[in-house]
Amino acid sequence: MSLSSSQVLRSVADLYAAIRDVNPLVVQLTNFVVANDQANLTLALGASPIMSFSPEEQLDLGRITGALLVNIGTVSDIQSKTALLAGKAVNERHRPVILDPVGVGASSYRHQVVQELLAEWRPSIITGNAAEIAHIYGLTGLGRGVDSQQEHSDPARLVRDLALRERCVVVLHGATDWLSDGETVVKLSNGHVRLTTITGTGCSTGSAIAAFSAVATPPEAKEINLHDLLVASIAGVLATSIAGEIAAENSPNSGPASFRVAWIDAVSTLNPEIISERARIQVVSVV
Ligand SMILES: Nc1ncnc2c1ncn2[C@@H]1O[C@H](COP(=O)(O)OP(=O)(O)O)[C@@H](O)[C@H]1O
Ligand SMILES: Cc1ncsc1CCOP(=O)(O)O
Repeated sequence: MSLSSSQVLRSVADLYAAIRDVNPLVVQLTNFVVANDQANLTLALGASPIMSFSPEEQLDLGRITGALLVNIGTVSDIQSKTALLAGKAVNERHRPVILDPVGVGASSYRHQVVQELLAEWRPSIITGNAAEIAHIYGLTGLGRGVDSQQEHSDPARLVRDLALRERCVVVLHGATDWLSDGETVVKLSNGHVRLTTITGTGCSTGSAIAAFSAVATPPEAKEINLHDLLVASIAGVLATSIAGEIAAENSPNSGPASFRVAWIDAVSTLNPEIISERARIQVVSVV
């Protein structure tokens, strides 16, 4: 399906209306570094977060959630067991499962955890920085720890090819954001360099993508629609990156801790008009 910037912006406006109308529940299995920011950012968008760490509750939560975020930032054996059960339960209901493989290339343990998850369930969206996305594709060497040290030389092709292979949406975030559903490739050029001065902007973008995905997929859907999830992912990235621009304008002289607060505040003030005015969206052709 072809896509234009104006169509994307109309669909993003519909998602803003839906998220405030539905107040979807978003189950988030995430790391202990960023969990509080992710919960607040989810609330600021109009969705309802529940952070969870226990395998025992995943069947119950899987029955009621609008979408599931699995972020392996501080993964342990118990959390990977939790993620296995949660992903299967949410896959069965055809609700979106968002995988953020934080630091997947940093240790063989994280690599193995992600391989096990991908063998047991199917992510609807994979979101990560250049090093994480390249690692999942089978390339190594771009990262160290949870950060990407380098840009990928051909991010448009990388996201398109990984999306085709895994039959999901792929989001590569960084100074420029690249997204694909395997057919369309979109480049987003919003954001502010001060977002790199605080930890967890990528993780929080995963929460925003999950929140919009929850309302992009109708309650009784019998299958995942990747085109709809591409638009939801664009909405999530635009929310956190444009909020970064607004936060930088509102607190020009602050340190990183105050910038972090200004950023979450800015997310809560977003609306479709602000997004339309500021969004820098380009549909890219990859041959
Ligand atoms: N140099 C930059 N200039 C502008 N925006 C940026 C820059 N780096 C990151 N961003 C913004 O921050 C978001 C998260 O990017 P990233 O740095 O990859 O996160 P993290 O390191 O937390 O995983 C991106 O989606 C983008 O909007
Ligand atoms: C520092 C750190 N260590 C484990 S998870 C985490 C946060 C990573 O956040 P992000 O992936 O958004 O940079």
